[in-house]
Amino acid sequence: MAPLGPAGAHPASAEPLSRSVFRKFLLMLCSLLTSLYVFYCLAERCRTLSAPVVELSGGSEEVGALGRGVLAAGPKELALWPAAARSKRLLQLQRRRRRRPPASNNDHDEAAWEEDTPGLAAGLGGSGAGSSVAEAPQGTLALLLDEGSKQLPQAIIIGVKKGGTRALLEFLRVHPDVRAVGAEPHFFDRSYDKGLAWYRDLMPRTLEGQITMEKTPSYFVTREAPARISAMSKDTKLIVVVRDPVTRAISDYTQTLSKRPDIPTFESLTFKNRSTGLIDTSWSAIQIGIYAKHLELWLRHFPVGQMLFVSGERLISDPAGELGRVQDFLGLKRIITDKHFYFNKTKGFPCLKKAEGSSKPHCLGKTKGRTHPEIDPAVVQRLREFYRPFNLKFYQMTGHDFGWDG
Ligand SMILES: Nc1ncnc2c1ncn2[C@@H]1O[C@H](COP(=O)(O)OS(=O)(=O)O)[C@@H](OP(=O)(O)O)[C@H]1O
Repeated sequence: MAPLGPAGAHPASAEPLSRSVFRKFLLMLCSLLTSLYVFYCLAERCRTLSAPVVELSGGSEEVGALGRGVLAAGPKELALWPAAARSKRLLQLQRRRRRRPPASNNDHDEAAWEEDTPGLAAGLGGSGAGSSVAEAPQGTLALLLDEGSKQLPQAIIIGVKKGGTRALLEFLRVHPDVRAVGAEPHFFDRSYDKGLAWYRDLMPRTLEGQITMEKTPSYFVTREAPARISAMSKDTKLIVVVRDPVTRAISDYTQTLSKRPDIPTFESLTFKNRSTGLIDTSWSAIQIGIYAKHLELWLRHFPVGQMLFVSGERLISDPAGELGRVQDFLGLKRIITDKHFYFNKTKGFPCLKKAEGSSKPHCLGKTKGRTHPEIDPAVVQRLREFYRPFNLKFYQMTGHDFGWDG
């Protein structure tokens, strides 16, 4: 009998220690690889399963369930969905976001949407109240998902100041295929030197088929704006909300008065010489209302068919009717109808039945629909006479009688 080895094993049947350890290691590696492979296959199977589809037009419970599911999921879970499902999810989230009120009746929030709030354009980059309320959550999510892209606007509400431009934009945002920047970019009048890339970066992300929009009412009276917008794209659709120039002038004055209560009276600002009745056309409140003159400049760069003139008066008396025209003009399905509006007696204006993202009604803030001061009727009459020939010219140019002259 041969002597036992040091470990007590028979020397002929015993393997060297290192070999047995190596075998065990190989076995473990194989089983690890196998389980990794099985895990990978399972993951792949999950990946190819379609994400649950929720009917967009369905009841609020379904939308609520979707919101909880998606919002509870982290970016990693979202990344596991196939691209088409992710697009749909993003679209659903965008629709949910649009239902959230972009500006509450809170004065501070509303002020962020005013055209003349200083620093708004800079705020669009992230710090402005308007931009952060409207864009940050959705934009961030889109960024995480790497879905959608920022586009230059295909349609712009170019004017007119105090015409009802905010109401039009807020109503349009109800449409699932419209994405609009909340605050006024003022690119073509104040920030043109920042370049188109800067401008595009202000825009919200859009998916295919969605229209990017913005509104800056001062464009209509900016001499350089027509050529600049045409240089961006000759196909840009232009929307102008016009309102009786006399009421518009009083509205404009009322806004200034609310910020600087010590300004002279409307009557004294209207005239160069009150006794001769000579109107001061250099006063911007008067100048902006000479629509025919401003329009001439636009028609040098755009055919009239590429411009839509919305009646500010009808936007109040029949918002769904005007929104129907706008949706047609933009090539959108008529989704915004009279079902979306109700007349709020306290506000004295039409409001949205449902604010974005909630079931609550939503009216514009208190800077929209201010009470105007009493103006001497003789001055109003003189202004009517002043505007009449310009109005008639404007009706001719647009092929539309807005009915401001009786
Ligand atoms: N639905 C609704 N709610 C409130 N206000 C409404 C609405 N529709 C139109 N309007 C009229 O909009 C006028 C303000 O116009 P803008 O939004 O173009 O003003 S701004 O140029 O952006 O400051 C504002 O002018 P004022 O009444 O003089 O305040 C309103 O008459």
